[in-house]
Amino acid sequence: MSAALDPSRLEDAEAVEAADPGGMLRQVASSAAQVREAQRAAAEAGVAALAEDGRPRAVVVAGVGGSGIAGDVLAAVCGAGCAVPVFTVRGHRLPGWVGAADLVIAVSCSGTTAETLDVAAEAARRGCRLMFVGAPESPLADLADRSRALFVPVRSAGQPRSTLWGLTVPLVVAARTLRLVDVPDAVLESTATLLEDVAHRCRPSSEPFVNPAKRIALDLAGDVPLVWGTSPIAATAAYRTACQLNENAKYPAVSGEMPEAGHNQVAAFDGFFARGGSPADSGASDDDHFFRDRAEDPEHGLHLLVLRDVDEHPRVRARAEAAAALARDRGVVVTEIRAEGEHPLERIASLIASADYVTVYLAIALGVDPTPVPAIDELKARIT
Ligand SMILES: O=P(O)(O)OC[C@H]1O[C@](O)(CO)[C@@H](O)[C@@H]1O
Repeated sequence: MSAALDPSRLEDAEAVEAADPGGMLRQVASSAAQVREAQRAAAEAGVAALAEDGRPRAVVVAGVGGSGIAGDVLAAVCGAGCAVPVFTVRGHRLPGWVGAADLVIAVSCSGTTAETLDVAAEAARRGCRLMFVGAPESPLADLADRSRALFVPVRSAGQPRSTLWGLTVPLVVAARTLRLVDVPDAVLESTATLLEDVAHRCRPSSEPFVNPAKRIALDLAGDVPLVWGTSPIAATAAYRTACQLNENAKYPAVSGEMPEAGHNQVAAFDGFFARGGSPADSGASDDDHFFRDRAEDPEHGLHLLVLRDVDEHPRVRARAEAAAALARDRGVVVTEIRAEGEHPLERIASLIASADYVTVYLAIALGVDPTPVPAIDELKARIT
């Protein structure tokens, strides 16, 4: 497959499936089933027993890539009002302050990831409360056995990043057991239903003019995406979107959160990647060759993808809307995706699901196989 845009690849289900040999769309479509299966898995693993030792001082989630994001989703769903800090560690080291009063949750879909295993082992040595989530019959499962950690087995949907809900729901169930967040069963079920709705709207057989994800993917192709969230919930979805653009579409992306992005990333609207370049507005001279090159490519430039939440701070909403207007004034294309539902879990799930489809359709439209990540594999191989 060549990495060149061909919109006909998105025309019908047959074309889409031919360009998705690893079945990434099927994996994304399994999200609702993952919510339900993981809820059962958490109950069967005995997550309810966490309540016996009361609330931890902090919840530390260890994981990287598609598994590390489970910690961010947990923190976003618990929200700023959470009684204890929820913190994600993406590396080999457990912070010095973490100890026996804290709950460490290690998440690894494969159960083999070096960073996650290192942190899990360190947490066991320090006598932390432990919960591990990931593949059964894996090094992580063995470590759970040896360290008497609560272990929730997860069946991979194919790739760690497409198993997001299988990996995240056990954490949400644990947090609710510890009374850190209110997520009744009915909300887990309405979240699953919402994920099914998004999957239906974005299904491969739905044509680009009615399929929001295909339409956004085609608009985005060739542009440089800035993905912003207008709340902590939406910003977590924005970060996930950037990672999915990287891994599924092998595409660069920058993510940000409003209001912070309005204090730095917004400056890029006047720069090299502004559509067609804008020497007059930016202060660059007419013979600045960067801007001349950009002016010769007026079709492609920055693309601001704004993930809008239902619950936005009024001043952040005003800043985000003003930033979008400022972007449009400078020729930057602005696309919005709006959260659906009321509960934070529903809202983050709806944003992530919609954006996940965009990233897979972008890959397909560009002739890129969404599933394998050869550069990640090669990087791993180079250091082992
Ligand atoms: O969930 P795991 O198996 O720990 O993997 C974490 C991350 O590592 C990778 O497998 C690649 O290094 C990613 O695909 C994944 O997101």
